[in-house]
Amino acid sequence: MKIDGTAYRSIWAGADGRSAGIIDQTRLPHEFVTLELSSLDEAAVAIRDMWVRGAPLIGATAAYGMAIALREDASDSALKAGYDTLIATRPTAINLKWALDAVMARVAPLSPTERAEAAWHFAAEVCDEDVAVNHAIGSHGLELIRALAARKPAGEPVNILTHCNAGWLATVDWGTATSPIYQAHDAGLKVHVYVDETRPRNQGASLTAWELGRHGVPHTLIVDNAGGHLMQHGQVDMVITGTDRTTALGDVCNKIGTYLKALAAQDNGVPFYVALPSSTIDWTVRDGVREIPIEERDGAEVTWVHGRRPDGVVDKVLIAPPTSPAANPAFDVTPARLVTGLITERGVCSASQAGLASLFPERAVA
Ligand SMILES: CSC[C@H]1O[C@H](OP(=O)(O)O)[C@H](O)[C@@H]1O
Repeated sequence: MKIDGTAYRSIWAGADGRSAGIIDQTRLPHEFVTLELSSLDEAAVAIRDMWVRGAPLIGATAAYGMAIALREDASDSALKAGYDTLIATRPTAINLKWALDAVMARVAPLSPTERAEAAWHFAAEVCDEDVAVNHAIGSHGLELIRALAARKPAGEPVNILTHCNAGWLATVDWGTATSPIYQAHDAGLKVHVYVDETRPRNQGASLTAWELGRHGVPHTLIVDNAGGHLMQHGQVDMVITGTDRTTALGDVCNKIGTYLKALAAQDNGVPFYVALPSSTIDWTVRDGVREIPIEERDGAEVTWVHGRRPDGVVDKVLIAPPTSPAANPAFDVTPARLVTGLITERGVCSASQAGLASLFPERAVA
């Protein structure tokens, strides 16, 4: 996407062929800072500490992390060490394992002298494919928005609620949940987005609001608990979220709070869509609530809030008693029964085994 007229992706190959450039998302929205990942450990820290985040971007960063590691040492032991280091960074987004397994499949059969270059090209392929897939997701999602727009009174926008950041900053470009929104906006449809701030790390407030604002998409930031009220009063026409792992039966794991949004949507007859690339489908998992590992992050993310002080200094403040423990599950699982449809690169389907099989027959599970 463009930032002040300059086209950016969220990750890019370093000119030296041995590093990768990223946007440090922990500094947004107040500071736009880019970083260079030049080692396996830097790539691992970038994922673990959420300098980069979002399932597809985590996968792309891991692919470049392996390529960077192999530039230093392409031995079998180094290959395994790279995999083990990166797979341990965050447990929930399946794109991490998907990307690492794909890199291993591509380079492990090669001689060590060929591995680094092959991994480097593969990382670029992962990024280019992500951009194309997300654009396709947007095209399919655009038709859903167009159909809603046709039923709105002239001049009134389609009001879309989204949770967390499933934007271009969560992917290599376009985003998943935001791709239909960007394409609808660019096609001249009137859209307005309710952006959940998304406690505790506020990806909605700091990333989604920033993205939409930069692209000129009308939006309103809301607290996480306002969505149900807005739906009760007919102010939400559809919900679109992303996902970090979706099961073979259509259960959707996403940022904490998504499940509650889906419950409110069902209770108010609001369509609840999930946008995802097929790389986020875990075909080996059926029951998301029971089988998907939910990341437990540091409670300090709950008790401390980052922001910009009135004097312009970016700082953090404690919002709870220093003696109060905090729990911080980072994701929850929305059962397929609460999901209206899945917007994938191959089209829209029901959140079900049959729906996924209709679009991905080659992956149909028994
Ligand atoms: C398109 S994947 C976006 C997905 O990832 C986010 O989690 P995190 O910011 O912790 O990486 C959130 O669940 C988004 O929906």
